[in-house]
Amino acid sequence: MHYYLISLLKSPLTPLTYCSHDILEIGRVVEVPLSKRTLLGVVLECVEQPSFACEEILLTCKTFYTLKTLELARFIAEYYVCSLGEALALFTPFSQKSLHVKQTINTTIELSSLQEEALAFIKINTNALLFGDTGSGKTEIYMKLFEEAINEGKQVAFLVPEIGLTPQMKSRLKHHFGAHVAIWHSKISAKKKEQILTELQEGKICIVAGTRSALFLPYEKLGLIVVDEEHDESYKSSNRPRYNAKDLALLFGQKLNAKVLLGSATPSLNSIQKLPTFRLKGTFFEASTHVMYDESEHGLSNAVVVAIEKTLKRQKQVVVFVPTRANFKYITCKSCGASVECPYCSVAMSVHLHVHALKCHYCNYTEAIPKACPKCGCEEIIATRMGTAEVKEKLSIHFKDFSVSQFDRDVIKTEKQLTQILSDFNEKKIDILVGTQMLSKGHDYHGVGLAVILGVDALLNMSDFRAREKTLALVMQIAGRSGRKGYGEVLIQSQNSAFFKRYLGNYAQFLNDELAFRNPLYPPFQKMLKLMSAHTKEEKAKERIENVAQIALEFKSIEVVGHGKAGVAKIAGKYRYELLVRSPSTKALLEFAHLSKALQVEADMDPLSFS
Ligand SMILES: Nc1ncnc2c1ncn2[C@@H]1O[C@H](COP(=O)(O)OP(=O)(O)OP(=O)(O)O)[C@@H](O)[C@H]1O
Ligand SMILES: [Zn+2]
Repeated sequence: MHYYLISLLKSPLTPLTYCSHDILEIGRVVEVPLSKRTLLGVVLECVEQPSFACEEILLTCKTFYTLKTLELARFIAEYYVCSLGEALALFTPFSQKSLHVKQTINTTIELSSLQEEALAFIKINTNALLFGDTGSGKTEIYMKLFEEAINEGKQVAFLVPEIGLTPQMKSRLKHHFGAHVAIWHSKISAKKKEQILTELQEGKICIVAGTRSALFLPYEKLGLIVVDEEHDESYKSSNRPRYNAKDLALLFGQKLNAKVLLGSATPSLNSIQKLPTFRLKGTFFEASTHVMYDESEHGLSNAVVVAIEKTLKRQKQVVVFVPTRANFKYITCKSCGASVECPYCSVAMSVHLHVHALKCHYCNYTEAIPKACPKCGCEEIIATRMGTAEVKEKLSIHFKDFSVSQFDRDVIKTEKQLTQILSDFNEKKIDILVGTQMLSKGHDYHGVGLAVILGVDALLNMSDFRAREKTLALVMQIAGRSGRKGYGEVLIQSQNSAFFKRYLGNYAQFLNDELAFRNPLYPPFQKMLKLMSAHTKEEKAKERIENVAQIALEFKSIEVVGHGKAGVAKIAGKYRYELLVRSPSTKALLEFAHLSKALQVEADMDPLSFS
């Protein structure tokens, strides 16, 4: 009999020992019994016969993980504080020995001299950041890199944000790479997935373009990972393991000897700090944009309507952005636009109407809602929000002869719907497209003459130290949909126009100033860790967080930022409590996080959301 340590896929349990008459290789997937269930597990190592009786392995599967994958999964389990089985379950196992077929591809892409310069820079740096304006031609550079990697016999993972795989991006890829490129995301059918995996291992497919899960496929010769729109938050998983695919891309690159390129028009502060950067300025086509401001509080003001009217007269299309992702209401003064900030955290506090209080989502500092704006004394201070549906409705009534469509998760639920609406927009069957954040993702349409960005102060005042970074990036991405070719206008509705005037044309300056603001309390100067507990009994949830808060005090290098009820205090019948800590030491944070695991709290390393 042989004894093996088996990691249980998807299970939070630590690895268990099982036995088998067969000799099994490390990394082999097997079926094992656990209580009355059958689970999939992975052979980690051969061990001595234990002193207790152990159960037999039921079945040896065809699939396996490589030693490299095991190594990557161990890192994920350690850094994102989950079990090895949970980390391994992120990866799709190999199902056959990879064949080494080398493909040769000749695309017709011809780069401009500036793009050539960027390409040369990327080639000499193992890891790099391409900081290129919207419409500057980053995608063409990526595709040129894909071509070269493939011709060197390597595979490519091309990561895009959740809804960044627009029909147009797909057709650009298919145009150049035909059957050698596959599109991968959670919604493709099991059958299609099967086919892609086979062709990937047979060497026919050499590029996988997909959302964050595309990073975990059975690549034998991964030579290049490109992360497009690297600032996008959809790279971070909101379930355990709460990994960030962008950060993992850099780790995978290092472990697998692959080149990693991050790209964005609005790169994150962390990436620009960390990576050699090439600055690609301007748009590929001749284009100019004119930015205008509307100081009205919110909604369809006269200025907005007039600007839209003018654009339609020029026979150009309009995109209208409506913020709805701000989950909470924030107090903004009707006359000066200021928000009320937490005295301890310098972030805006959010309104909790049922308790008539303002609350800081970081430290839980709470105060009564002021009767008047603390800055200017004006008495009208609660902002209301307006949703996409309402804006669409109003525009349809006002612009009767034009076609107005809504573009958000409420109306676009399937890929087919997404393709349909974008192709209608491309064919100019839609004149005005009203949408949410979804509008900002890499759409390349040449007929857009105006981008309207409504109610942006609600985002700028979010209770998040990244509020300014997120908002400015979003505004620039949406603005970047207008005037990609020829003349385009942008209308920003904000009472903080000074902020946008200062930074819109100069994101690099913003990053520089923001760095000073972050120093020394926030990343990249400190690492943050959020611990969460949820329980149907409120006292339980609270007690667990208080217990870990006690443990945190024992770590000299760890500072407790705050703890208490979560921003959303109850989800699905469970009360939620949170603890936020920071430290310059990753090691200390991880040690603390792993200790806390035993106390039934969930860890979120490098959290991105604070509500
Ligand atoms: N070398 C090139 N040859 C021909 N067309 C190009 C070239 N480079 C860029 N373009 C065209 O310029 C437009 C903008 O390029 P692209 O979409 O690659 O920009 P981007 O930097 O990826 O933009 P965004 O950040 O807004 O997604 C596209 O229509 C693209 O086809
Ligand atoms: Zn605070």
